[in-house]
Amino acid sequence: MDIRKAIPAAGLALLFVLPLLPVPEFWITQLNYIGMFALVSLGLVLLTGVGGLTSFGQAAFVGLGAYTTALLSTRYGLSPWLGLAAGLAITVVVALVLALLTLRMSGHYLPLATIAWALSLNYTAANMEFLGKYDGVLGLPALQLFGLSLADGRALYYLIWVIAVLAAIGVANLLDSRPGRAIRALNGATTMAEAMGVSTFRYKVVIFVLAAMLAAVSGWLFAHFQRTVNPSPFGLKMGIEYLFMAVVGGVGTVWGAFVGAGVFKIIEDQLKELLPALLGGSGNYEIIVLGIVLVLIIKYAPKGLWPYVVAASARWFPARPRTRDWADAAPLAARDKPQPGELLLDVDKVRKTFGGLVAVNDVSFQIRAGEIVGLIGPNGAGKSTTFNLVSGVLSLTSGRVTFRGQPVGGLASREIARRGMSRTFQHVKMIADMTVLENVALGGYLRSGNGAARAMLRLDREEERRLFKEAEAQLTRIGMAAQMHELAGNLALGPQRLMEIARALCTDPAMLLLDEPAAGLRFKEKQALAEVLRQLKHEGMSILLVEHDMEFVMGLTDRIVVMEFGTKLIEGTPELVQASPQVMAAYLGTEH
Ligand SMILES: Nc1ncnc2c1ncn2[C@@H]1O[C@H](COP(=O)(O)OP(=O)(O)OP(=O)(O)O)[C@@H](O)[C@H]1O
Repeated sequence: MDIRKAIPAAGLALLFVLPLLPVPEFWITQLNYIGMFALVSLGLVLLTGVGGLTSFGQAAFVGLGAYTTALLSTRYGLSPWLGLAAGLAITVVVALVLALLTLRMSGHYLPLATIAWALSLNYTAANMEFLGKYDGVLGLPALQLFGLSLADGRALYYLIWVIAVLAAIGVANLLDSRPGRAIRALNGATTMAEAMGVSTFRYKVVIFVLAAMLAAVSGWLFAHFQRTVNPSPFGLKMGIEYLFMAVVGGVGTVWGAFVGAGVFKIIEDQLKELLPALLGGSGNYEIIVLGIVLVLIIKYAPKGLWPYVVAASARWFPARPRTRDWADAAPLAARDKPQPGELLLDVDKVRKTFGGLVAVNDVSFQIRAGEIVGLIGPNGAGKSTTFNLVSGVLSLTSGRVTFRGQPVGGLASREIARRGMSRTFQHVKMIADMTVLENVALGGYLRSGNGAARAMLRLDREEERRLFKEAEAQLTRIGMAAQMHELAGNLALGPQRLMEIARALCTDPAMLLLDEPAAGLRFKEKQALAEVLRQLKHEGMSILLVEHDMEFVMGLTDRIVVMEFGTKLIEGTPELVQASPQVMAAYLGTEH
């Protein structure tokens, strides 16, 4: 049997038979807690580890799930399963409101906001008469499933672990999907994702709500496990501990959530026994030691413990490339392409001022289908600003940008992407720990439609095959098919820039915008890039490229727009520009 399948299967089988073995009750209880903690930690993997949004407030959502079922089952005698549904519904509403209020915050404001609402939800529970104040709600019924009572810890164990393992599989599925690639862009590549058509805010809300739902399910299990709820397990301290678990396990890795929850729970319990015995007296000494352990892990293993598990098991589980199962997939939908010679881009007297500085001063030029136009000029001439006005990164002070007859000035970059302009970046923007193929597949975002729920249930495979087929085709087009399974972060700069072009091509653009594509490349890499661009032109692609490197654009472009001090100095064929004394002077910095 394949060892890759044998070990996880053996692990699952052990998990299944464990309660049937004469294992002490204490360990079953521990495992129950680990399963419930791992659920919350999984949410943090998604939210913090992958999405880069730090939350100290997950315990409050655990509380929401726990209190809802506690109230409904004790006061109103409703089934705990109704309590679960109601708890999830309330959590979704509260999470949506909090997300809309806080997720646009950046930097340390978001974690601070999570602390604020964690405290306020907790104090609400602790001070409301009908929630039992600090005593909480007592006498919750045991869960029943198919007529069986789950009052016993060994019986509840199965429910906890089935839910935890299914949730982990769901999150792992999500991360390997169309919405998953968008989510993986949230931590540091939002500008790029927006340029591929992704609404990054929407995905922040999606992972925030998902993480809150996982926490609420954990709270529901916790309430019926303990059969009582009170505010203390849902306070800020626990919120910090959940984050601690996610960090210890490996904050970006699904299975790390289990390692983190396990290590945390076991260390905490052992320390609780050991330290008072060693140090004498009683006290929460374990908190001090756990704090030190956290600092050491952040310093020496910032990616947590899971990467060590992966490294140790690499002998049996060598990284395997994605199975190439898309050869017969149907092609993705394609847009109507412009006719050769059709006016594509009309930049009309665009102007951009920053305070008193006129960075772009009434610049006009046009691009027709099938042309390569270069925008060149010395440092600070206003090329990047013009590029950003066209690509929707900056708003116009005045003037008009029209693309295929429609005004696009002032549109968000993802709307511009939707209309068929696709761009690359001066400083390569990619998801370094995704493969080249997956990075390029992100370009197909707008040509596909599966959402998070379908991805978690693995109902998105047919569309994924279509996306990967397209991504491979674009990589083949630029001569990079051989590197498709490599991690993007491991490539040299030249191939990374080519990968960005393949990603842009995967959007099925009517025009490509390339921002200094040759910057930082070695001579050979520049030659390879020029070859690819010539080939694209040959295939009918239209390209606007901003470049510093005169030589590079000379042999490549049909027309060149030269800028200096924010204004258009001259426009014409490469020969005309090359022969122009004005251009020579601008580049040499002499008077003209
Ligand atoms: N966000 C900004 N705020 C203020 N000034 C800016 C901003 N962006 C650009 N500028 C200024 O606008 C002018 C044009 O800059 P821009 O980056 O467009 O030039 P460039 O031709 O692309 O130069 P380089 O080749 O060095 O990138 C410069 O004087 C620059 O300092």
